[in-house]
Amino acid sequence: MDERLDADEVFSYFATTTPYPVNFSLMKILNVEQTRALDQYTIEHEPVAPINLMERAAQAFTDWYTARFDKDRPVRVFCGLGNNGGDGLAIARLLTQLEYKVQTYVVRYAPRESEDFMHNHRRLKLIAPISYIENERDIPVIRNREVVIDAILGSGLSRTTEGIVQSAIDAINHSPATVVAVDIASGLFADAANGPNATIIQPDYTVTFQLPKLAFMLPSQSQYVGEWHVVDINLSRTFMDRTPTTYFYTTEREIRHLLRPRNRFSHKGSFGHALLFAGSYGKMGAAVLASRACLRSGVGLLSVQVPRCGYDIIQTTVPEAMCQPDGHQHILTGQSELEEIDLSKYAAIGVGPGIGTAPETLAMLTKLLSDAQKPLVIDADALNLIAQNRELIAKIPKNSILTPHPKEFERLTRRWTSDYDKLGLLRDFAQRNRLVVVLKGAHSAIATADGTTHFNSTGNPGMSTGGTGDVLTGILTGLLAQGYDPVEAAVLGVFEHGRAGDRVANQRGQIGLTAQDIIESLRWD
Ligand SMILES: NC(=O)C1=CN([C@@H]2O[C@H](COP(=O)(O)OP(=O)(O)OC[C@H]3O[C@@H](n4cnc5c(N)ncnc54)[C@H](OP(=O)(O)O)[C@@H]3O)[C@@H](O)[C@H]2O)[C@@H](O)CC1
Ligand SMILES: Nc1ncnc2c1ncn2[C@@H]1O[C@H](COP(=O)(O)OP(=O)(O)O)[C@@H](O)[C@H]1O
Ligand SMILES: [K+]
Repeated sequence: MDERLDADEVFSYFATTTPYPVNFSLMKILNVEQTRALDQYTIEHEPVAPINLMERAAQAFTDWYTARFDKDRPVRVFCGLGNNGGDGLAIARLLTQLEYKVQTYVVRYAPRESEDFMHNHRRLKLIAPISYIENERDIPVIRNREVVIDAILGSGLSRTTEGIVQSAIDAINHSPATVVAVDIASGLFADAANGPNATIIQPDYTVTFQLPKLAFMLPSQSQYVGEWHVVDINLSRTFMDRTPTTYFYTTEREIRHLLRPRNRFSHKGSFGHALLFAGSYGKMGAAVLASRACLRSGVGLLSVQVPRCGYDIIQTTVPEAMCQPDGHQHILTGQSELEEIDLSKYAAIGVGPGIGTAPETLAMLTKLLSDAQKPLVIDADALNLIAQNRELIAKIPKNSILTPHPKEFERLTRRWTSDYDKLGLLRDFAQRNRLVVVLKGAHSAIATADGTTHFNSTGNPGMSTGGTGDVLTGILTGLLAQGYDPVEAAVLGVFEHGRAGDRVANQRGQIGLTAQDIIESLRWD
């Protein structure tokens, strides 16, 4: 049986205070060796026979499959000779028993099969024929409306595909069928870069066991992943909690624990006073969006510092906010028209949306970085100014949240050679400078000062539209003002920003989604 662990061990990654209950586990992303060890630990400690664990995986896949695909769609299951192939054979048996029209193929690329493969081979053979692919001419013609289940190679991939495996993968990729990969697309490394010209299945879906894989988070691998789903096969919770990792995947369950309910007797002073530096002539929309998003994130009070040209705009479009016009008509210079800005009054400060990169604005930013006593939220042109003046990086208050999109991050660092290289750069940049860096995109990656990276699970391509980043800046500033610590604010804010985008997409589709819709769809309960 699993022995219980110390809570300290489970939560060691979150520096001091953890918002989670004692026996709560975050969803981790483990590497291939850890995944193998997780299987092994489960086998030994549950205990469960390997063949029964394989049956559990095949059943979980089959449940997922039958909930989505009708019996009248012919299925071709392609199996390799390892345990991924063993899964495929067990899936073929289960689907056959459910009266799906199944054809099974074994791609014979080597003389040796795994033990559990052989067991499932014997069982399937009793109820259905199996074909063997040794030469190209053995590869069947795959037709429209058919479904291919890819169980050729799984996480045991140790080298680039070649020979008959390559031919089978090519044939599947060139077919009009819907392709579903078991655990991971055949030929794709789960946590390392594939070399150039690798032959890899390009599935429509990947159904993976227990935990997502690092490759699923990376834009360059998305064609080898498709829409992915995790199915639970009850692997050891103790082992998952105990295994150290620097990669986490944010789930709704985690978010429920991060969100703080409001006290019945709270008042607006309980939720902080935020200050946003945003906007310039022609880019006042960014300031409006960030301000509205900040208010919709529950901030107690909001002040907005804008160039003089933005005064009427903010006062009319965001009447809830106080507005402090800059002495300059078109840009921010930090010379306030009303009074000297006293930064100590504010619980949180966000800077960047629409501010431009004028020298006077650089001067304002430089002063803000040295005067600020608390973590800031830094976005957009503020990041571009810092990238042009890299000596400013060292001046950023520790634990500030930076929210670059990939281009801005490249300006801050360098061009990367692969998405894995980019992840390393991100981790190092956050760790070295003691910052929280949100690299935006699908599965936005949040890197923290302690070397961990949290991948977001919400959001959709409809959000690739002007202004959605400004909305995120407003949200994060609002959360910091309410007292969330910067890592919590980033994980929570990025998740809810994406979830609001998903709500909009569900209601009116992705294409018509605008940044304003996201603000209107934010919910915090
Ligand atoms: N363990 C468990 O309890 C559970 C595991 N599960 C399932 O097991 C899968 C992992 O199984 P696995 O470890 O047997 O690896 P798999 O990917 O099937 O192939 C390994 C074979 O392929 C070979 N090979 C490698 N690269 C190659 C290449 N390019 N071209 C050709 N051959 C290549 C490799 O050769 P070798 O490296 O040893 O020379 C070895 O012989 C996992 O993804 C999941 O589906 C689930 O049932 C849940 C429970
Ligand atoms: N394909 C996608 N899936 C999920 N989220 C996305 C996707 N594309 C963009 N987003 C989100 O939309 C926002 C875009 O921000 P950004 O690039 O700064 O836009 P802008 O500068 O136009 O405001 C980010 O939060 C990003 O994570
Ligand atoms: K596979």
